[in-house]
Amino acid sequence: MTTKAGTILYLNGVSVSFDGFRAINDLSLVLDKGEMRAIIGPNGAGKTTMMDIITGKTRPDKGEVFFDGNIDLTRHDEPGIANLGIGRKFQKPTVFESHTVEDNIRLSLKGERSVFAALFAKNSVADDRRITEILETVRLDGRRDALAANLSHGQKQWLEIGMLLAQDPKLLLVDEPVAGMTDAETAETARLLKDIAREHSVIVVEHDMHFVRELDVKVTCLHEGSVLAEGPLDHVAADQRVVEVYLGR
Ligand SMILES: Nc1ncnc2c1ncn2[C@@H]1O[C@H](COP(=O)(O)OP(=O)(O)OP(=O)(O)O)[C@@H](O)[C@H]1O
Repeated sequence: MTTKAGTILYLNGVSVSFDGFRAINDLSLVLDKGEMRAIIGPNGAGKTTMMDIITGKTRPDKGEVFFDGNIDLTRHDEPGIANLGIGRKFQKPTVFESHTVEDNIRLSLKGERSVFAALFAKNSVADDRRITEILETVRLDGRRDALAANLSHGQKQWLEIGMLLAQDPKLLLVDEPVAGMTDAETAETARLLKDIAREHSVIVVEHDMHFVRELDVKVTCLHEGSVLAEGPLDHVAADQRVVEVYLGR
């Protein structure tokens, strides 16, 4: 068995059932520190449930779930896991529409700040620098004074990724980021995530194979709650079982 040293995420023999149905079935998946991984698989393969287990929303019936080497995630609850440094972005963007792009990031910065202090107190130079850095990463520096409500769907997704970054997570879980995006936004999102992956570990769940190809990272295909195939996209896409359950449909 692989050793946990040097891993950011280590799932071993994880199972969870809902009313007798095994949504996750003896799942093992290891992510190295600094790695970005794409997760693919048909509807109901267990992708969301796997993310729920990692973030503490769902407790596994059995198996090991370790973060950053030796932190046993099954011993922590959802807020605790977020504090440990796992950030999750759901498919639908949930930004503060009536605030500016800049304030959305400011409100998300890690640390002891009340909403009042974040919005009205004198801003610290360090915070401002960090906000600029994040806005540059998520391609929104030119829109910092815009109301979030006025962003395109794709830009809202980027803003929410920026809000995740403001929490300074070690591992980002990103669920179907390019659903509903234009082709140009999709291509830019691949570049943006690659930039983020230089300093973070990232798991991206996505159905858009063109986008997954652009990410150019190791791919894991889930099926019926466990790993069906894993490796470079070309290797996974050539796997007859993957074609049968997913790509060929
Ligand atoms: N809370 C729950 N109660 C009962 N069944 C559940 C629950 N959560 C998930 N399931 C079932 O577990 C299986 C895996 O679902 P999951 O949402 O993890 O798949 P997925 O790979 O994320 O699919 P999709 O691509 O559609 O998002 C599905 O058959 C689903 O119906």
